[in-house]
Amino acid sequence: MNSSTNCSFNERRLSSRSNSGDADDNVAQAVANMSVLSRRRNTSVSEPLSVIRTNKRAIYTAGRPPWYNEQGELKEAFVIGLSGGSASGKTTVAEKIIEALDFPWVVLLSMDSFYKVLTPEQHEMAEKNEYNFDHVDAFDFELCCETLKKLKQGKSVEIPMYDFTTHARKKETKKLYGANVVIFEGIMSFVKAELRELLDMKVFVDTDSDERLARRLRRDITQRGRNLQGVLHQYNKFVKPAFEQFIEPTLQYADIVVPRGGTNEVAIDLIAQHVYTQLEERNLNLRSHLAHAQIGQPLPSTLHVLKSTPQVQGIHTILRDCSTGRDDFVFYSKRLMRLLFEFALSLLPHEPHTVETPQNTIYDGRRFSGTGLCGVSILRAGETVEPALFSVTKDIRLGKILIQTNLETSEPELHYIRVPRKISEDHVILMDATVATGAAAMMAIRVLLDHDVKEENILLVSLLMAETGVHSVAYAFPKVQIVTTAVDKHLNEDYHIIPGFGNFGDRYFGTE
Ligand SMILES: Nc1ncnc2c1ncn2[C@@H]1O[C@H](COP(=O)(O)OP(=O)(O)O)[C@@H](O)[C@H]1O
Ligand SMILES: Nc1ccn([C@@H]2O[C@H](COP(=O)(O)O)[C@@H](O)[C@H]2O)c(=O)n1
Repeated sequence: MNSSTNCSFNERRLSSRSNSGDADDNVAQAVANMSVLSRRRNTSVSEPLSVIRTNKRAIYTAGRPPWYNEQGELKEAFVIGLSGGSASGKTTVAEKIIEALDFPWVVLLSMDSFYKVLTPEQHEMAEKNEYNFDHVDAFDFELCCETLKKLKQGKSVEIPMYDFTTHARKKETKKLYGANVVIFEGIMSFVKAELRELLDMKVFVDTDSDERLARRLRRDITQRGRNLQGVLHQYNKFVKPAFEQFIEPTLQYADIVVPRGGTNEVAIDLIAQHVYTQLEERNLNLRSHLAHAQIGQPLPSTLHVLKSTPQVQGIHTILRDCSTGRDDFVFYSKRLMRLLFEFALSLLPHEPHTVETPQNTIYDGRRFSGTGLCGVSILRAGETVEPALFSVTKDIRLGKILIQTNLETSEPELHYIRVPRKISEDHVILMDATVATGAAAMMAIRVLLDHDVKEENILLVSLLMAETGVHSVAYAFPKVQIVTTAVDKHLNEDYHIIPGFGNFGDRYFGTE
């Protein structure tokens, strides 16, 4: 079945379809370590991608561009399916594609994760190499399909991890989130129509059967705790017939057939080029769209502006005054932030709650009626508002999202996420110091939605917003509550709020 060419295009039908833990202390270090903010294909100078390593987990940087449109709707991830016999080189090809793509927003999902959990009897058979792991019934296709679907939609997923030496899932799972490209590999990845429909490009790794057996013997003995006799027995009884019955017939679905696996650089480069073309077709000029959208429309009903009392106006006057020094700027912005958060908390759901007073009388009061509350700040300026949140909420859990503007494209890019665990049922106070076009706020809201937070449970809280930013957020996410102390009319050509505060982060941190 091997062809002598580098790669054959099967039916020439390449798909043209458009495709956590607790808050971490090391964000500042992570930001400092970040060396490359953007990478573009075909740049002549190849800069190393930066990967932030915290003491807890590795967080990928090198900014993820927007994966949604101005309506906040997701652009699906591009999914590459890799099929082929056992030890044909699927994993190796996947790793080479990731290397060739050369950007970090790629995740690899293996069908191994979806081997069914064995009964004690089945486990005993597996130990004697008598259990058939090469039959369709050995896989949990339902979970596999559901997981791949969620990943394609940009949602976060929890993946079981498989241990071939014990024939069982490991205790720990792996969280995958936020990929522009998903590579899905496995012996049965083309077998079910439901799975095939999720694949934008199907690649069959076609390696000679003698070579596959030789590799499998080496691998299973050195890495999977097997012996020579056992591997040969399992191969002849299950692996070889399964290849003929289930796997080889799926070659007809492949868009590309790759002979020789990972050594086939021409094929790998072609695949990477195709993925680049697909991703480039989906790029949008999101920030410039947002900056000019919906000017002059009535402000949305989800906008809540703190009452403009003389006290609030007085603080604004000091903050907007360019002659205000850093000490005063910090002091008065902290005052305003506390007022803002007290106001924001009053918008959370409450229910009646009766207590008994020290005088043995009843007081009919109210209390927060949500499941949980957490704060998420949009770095860097959003970090300045965290202390004010802590001063009005006790024991609140905190997350951080770092979004930076790519100076080449003017687009926001996602560099770092750390959201509290089990955030999906929480009300989330999403904080930034200011909101101009709304591009960063939209990205952060999209991240929360991808972590299954309910749109109606998000409060975007910011000291100052531009009208256009309010419109952009409200248009894309009509259920998000928007809370601020003032809305300014204009943005200048650099997307700065006019009249505004100037660069809030620089004035607050003294980095002007
Ligand atoms: N081109 C190659 N030459 C030699 N060994 C290879 C080659 N490609 C893969 N291997 C080895 O063969 C084994 C199976 O490869 P892998 O990529 O894991 O295949 P699969 O994912 O299809 O089972 C691994 O031990 C790998 O290191
Ligand atoms: N407990 C298990 C589970 C699976 N296998 C074999 O793994 C092969 C699939 O993995 P590849 O990396 O080779 O694609 C499959 O052929 C099963 O026989 C196993 O030996 N033990």
